[in-house]
Amino acid sequence: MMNPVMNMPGTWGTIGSTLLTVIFFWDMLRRYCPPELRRYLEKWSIRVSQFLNPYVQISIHEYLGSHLRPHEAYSIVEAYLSLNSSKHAKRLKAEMTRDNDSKLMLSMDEYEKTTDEFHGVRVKWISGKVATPPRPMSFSYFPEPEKRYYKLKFHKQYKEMITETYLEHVIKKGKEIQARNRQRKLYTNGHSKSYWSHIVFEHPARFETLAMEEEKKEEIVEDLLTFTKSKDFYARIGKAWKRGYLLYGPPGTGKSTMIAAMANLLDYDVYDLELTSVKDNTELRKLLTETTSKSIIVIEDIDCSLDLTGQRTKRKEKSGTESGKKESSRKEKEKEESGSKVTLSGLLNFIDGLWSACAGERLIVFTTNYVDKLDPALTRRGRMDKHIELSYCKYEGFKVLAKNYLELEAHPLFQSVQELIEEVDITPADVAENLMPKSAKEGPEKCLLNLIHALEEAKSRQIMKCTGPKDIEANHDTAAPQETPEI
Ligand SMILES: Nc1ncnc2c1ncn2[C@@H]1O[C@H](COP(=O)(O)OP(=O)(O)OP(=O)(O)O)[C@@H](O)[C@H]1O
Ligand SMILES: [Mg+2]
Repeated sequence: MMNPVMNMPGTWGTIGSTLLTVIFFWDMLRRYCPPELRRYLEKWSIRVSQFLNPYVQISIHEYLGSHLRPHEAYSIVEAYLSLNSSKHAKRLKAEMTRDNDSKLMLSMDEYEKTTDEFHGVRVKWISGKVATPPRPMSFSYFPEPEKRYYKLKFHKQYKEMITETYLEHVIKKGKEIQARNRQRKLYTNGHSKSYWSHIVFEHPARFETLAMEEEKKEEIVEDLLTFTKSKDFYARIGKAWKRGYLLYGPPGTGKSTMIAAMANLLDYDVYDLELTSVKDNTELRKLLTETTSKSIIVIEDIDCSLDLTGQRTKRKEKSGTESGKKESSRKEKEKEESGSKVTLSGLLNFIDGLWSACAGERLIVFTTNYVDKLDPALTRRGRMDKHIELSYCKYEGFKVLAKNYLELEAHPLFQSVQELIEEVDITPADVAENLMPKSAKEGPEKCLLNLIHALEEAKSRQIMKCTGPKDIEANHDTAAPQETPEI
């Protein structure tokens, strides 16, 4: 019997000559066949090869459509493969991660392969690039980006499992890796821009370092954490996964600091919306729909950004006293100068309507120094689900600040502070300022004495306000010990 290995040259010879014949006929066909017939044959040859090929392919392109929008799935797969490819692929490339410029992410270089295994099934990932033909007559400042893609190849018998379970696994893991690499961002729309620009968000505020009653703090943290875990609950009750917070209180009581602590706790991005820079309701809608999931949308000093007393005030003014008319024309003028035509109803419509259609979890936080000025339509539950008052610093808050600033948990001077602080209205910002060492020589004791001195001054000012002439009473809002009361 003939050894099959010995017969190899003969077999190769037959295959070679058959291939040559096929190539020859294919070439003849391409040259002399009418185009319609050629197209028909090409179509059928693809169908036949697809029928014979037992593998299924799924492509994930970096850019979508002709507008070259980045495709989120591509970056998720890239993140997922960064785990695997570094083990299997031989040619890797290192790039800055999209969201963190202090970390390198390894991914497969173009035309590289790697394998992955899922529930005992092997799949192959291939990276590639769509060849873009050069455009001879066009000149652009913005060269077309490279159109990269990943191809997933697997046997057709596993099609159902791969398309349902495996791809879900890839997306979940990829997103986890992205979240680990991600740096949070602070988006702003200042300077009359109709788009968001961002910087890296690195605020050190945490709930632990926030001066306020422990019980209240725990309640807020609990509320936030419950919100993030309630996706299914919101879906079940048919409500959009959003929550509105209204933070109110005098200046320097920690409203902005609390927003940063919220973002740090939940690992959310922050969108700081400057309403006075928004041209009209349409632009407001555009900006808000552009916000991403897992974000906090902040509108600070809402009473100053919009004429929120709205129609109610106007109606009162119509009936009108002279001062009412003056006030109305002043507001009109201010509005014209700011150039913003955003209205209360525009904002409310967004919160209730379109807002609900944006997928993903979002918080919207309003801050104000004067809660009474706000239109009840804005602050009603459902729009502003939780109202949080940030108030003057009391002993419990002081202890947090003393720990933050002086690393002190107890001190003989604490008792004097406790007696005074319970009696006067002083903001956490003022307490913090007094506890801050002014020079390297100032120890904790000197800082505490500074605070006691400031508290005593604030106390005597408060007594003067209660007993002094009427015009002093008008300036009741200055709790700052350094400021001399205006008379
Ligand atoms: N509750 C607090 N806990 C810890 N620090 C605080 C607190 N409140 C204020 N501070 C300190 O005071 C500074 C000013 O606080 P913040 O900007 O949060 O006040 P605000 O309530 O937003 O004031 P405004 O109404 O003027 O915007 C912060 O940088 C922070 O250091
Ligand atoms: Mg603030």
